[in-house]
Amino acid sequence: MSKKIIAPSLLAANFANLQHDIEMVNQSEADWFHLDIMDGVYVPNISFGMPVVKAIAKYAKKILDAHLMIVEPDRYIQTFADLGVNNLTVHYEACTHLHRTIQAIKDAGMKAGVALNPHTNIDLLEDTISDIDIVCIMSVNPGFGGQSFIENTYDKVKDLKSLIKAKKTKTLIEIDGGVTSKNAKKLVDAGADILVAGSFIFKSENPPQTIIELKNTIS
Ligand SMILES: O=C(CO)[C@H](O)[C@H](O)COP(=O)(O)O
Repeated sequence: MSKKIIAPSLLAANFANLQHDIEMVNQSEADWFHLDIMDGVYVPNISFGMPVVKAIAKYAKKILDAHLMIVEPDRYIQTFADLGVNNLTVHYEACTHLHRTIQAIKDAGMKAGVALNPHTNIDLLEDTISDIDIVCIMSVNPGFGGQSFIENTYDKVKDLKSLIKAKKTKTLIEIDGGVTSKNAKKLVDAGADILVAGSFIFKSENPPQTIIELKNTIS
């Protein structure tokens, strides 16, 4: 089985002492940092913008996996590349010319990700899957951390895995929203490669230990 990736979402971190939480993740068994960028237009919440991403990039020592929950993501691709982001995920529903956006992300030197809302069918990626490095399946409606996991996600992961196999691509499957040690194994068994977890990690008493617990659950 290929290595599975744990990506703590800093959305649930303590922003009053963000450097502490970044260092904690640096020293933990986590693989990536997941950054949820929300604009208050595409989703009904505003998270953080460029100055915070810049500060995170200064201290973070792992892959920066940025998830743009914003309209017109093309406008900011180069900015995120310049800030040191490694993976840039845009929403399928926010892109008018998805193929062009994917190419622009790759041209800027980043891995290209596409996120799908719970109502968006996997089949819509049939013509672009070969170009996509990461598909992020939203297992909650985007906009807020701490929501309940949508059970239909398992079927979507299986459908996506079938499409990836049929097209013979190396696309990774990422799950974002409501991930805990209760659903992690079932997600990985369905085909997930990357698990994003915010509340489950940062709201726990011992986040580094919770990350280990999550890893043990899926290994
Ligand atoms: O960004 C999100 C929704 O838009 C995610 O829910 C967030 O990244 C993960 O948080 P949690 O694990 O608390 O659901």
